[in-house]
This record gives sequence, C-alpha cells and structure tokens, in this order.
Amino acid sequence: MPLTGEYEPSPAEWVRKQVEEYESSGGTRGTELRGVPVIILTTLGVKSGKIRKSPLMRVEHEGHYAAVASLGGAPNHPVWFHNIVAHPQVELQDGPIRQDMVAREVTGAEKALWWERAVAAWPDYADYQKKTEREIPVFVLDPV
Ligand SMILES: C[C@H](OP(=O)(O)OC[C@@H](O)[C@@H](O)[C@@H](O)Cn1c2nc(=O)[nH]c(=O)c-2cc2ccc(O)cc21)C(=O)N[C@@H](CCC(=O)N[C@@H](CCC(=O)O)C(=O)O)C(=O)O
Repeated sequence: MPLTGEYEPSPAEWVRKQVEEYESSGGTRGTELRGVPVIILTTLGVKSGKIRKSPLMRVEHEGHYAAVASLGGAPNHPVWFHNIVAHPQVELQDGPIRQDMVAREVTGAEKALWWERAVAAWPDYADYQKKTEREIPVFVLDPV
C-alpha cells in the first residue's frame, strides 16, 4: 500500500534536487551518484507524519535491497533511520520501478553478508565506518 501524506522535501538542496530529477524523469535521470546507481527510499516521518524521500546507494540482491544508514560516517544516524524503525512500511524507487517494501534492521551474519554487498556497490561505505564509533545500521527491504 503506497504511503500517503504531504511530501516534505529534504532541507538539503542537493538531496532535494536529486529526488526532483529522479521522480520528474520517471526514474530515467538523476539516478546515479558519481556514476553509481541510486534508489529513492520513501518513509513516513515519525513526528510529522509527512512523506520523506531519501536517495540511497543501490544495494540489491534477488529483488531485496539494503538501506545503509551511513550519513557519510557522521556520529549520528540519519533522521530517516528513526522513521523506518517507527514505520517499517516504506517505498522504494529503483529507476522507473516503484514498489512497497517492508524494512527490517539486520544484525550478525546477515548484516555481514549485506555489508559486503553494500561495500561492493559503494566502497566508500567502508571508509564511512572507519570514520565513526557509531555502528552503521543496515536495513534489508523485502518486497511486500
Ligand atoms: C537532512 C535530514 O535528512 P536525514 O533523514 O538525516 O538523511 C540524511 C541523508 O541520509 C539523506 O539525505 C540521504 O539521502 C543522503 N544520501 C545517503 N545517505 C545515507 O545515509 N546512505 C546512503 O547510501 C546515501 C546515498 C545518497 C545518494 C545520493 C544522494 O543525493 C544522497 C544520499 C532531514 O531530512 N531532516 C529533516 C527531517 C526529516 C525527518 O524525517 N523528520 C522526521 C522526524 C524524525 C525525528 O526527528 O526523529 C519527521 O518528519 O517526522 C529536517 O531537518 O527537517
């Protein structure tokens, strides 16, 4: 069931612009970062109830995706982390395809497997983890 509510664009201009280009082109433009594929994760704001959209690096395996709450290795989680924890029903756009997903945080061996996939897709993730004491959370998004 697609998320409904008022969309609140990101206060970060580069993020807002990427979402705008991605969506207005039907997922044919604005779909990369430095030549690497990006997806759009839509979450429900845990406080505002508004629709939030966060581009993330595309980490996919057999129709399942990872959402890596890296925030470039910042000491704190991205805010969308709290949205997903409170409301795991999310939407994912991968190029022209949008689908409803359910998110679950992974730990242990499953996290290690997805972390390997994430670093293979975007090696900077390994640098981000080295930069911070915070253990970067990984969510797996399973199709509904
Ligand atoms: C700036 C902040 O964004 P954030 O949710 O912390 O997410 C920060 C970033 O992770 C997010 O911008 C990502 O899209 C950045 N980003 C990546 N971020 C990542 O963490 N991982 C990635 O792989 C990644 C890739 C990527 C690729 C392209 C690109 O353009 C951006 C990319 C934000 O939107 N803050 C809002 C609030 C957002 C929100 O969800 N509020 C909740 C309240 C939540 C609460 O307060 O608990 C609500 O509405 O209820 C604000 O300050 O008004």
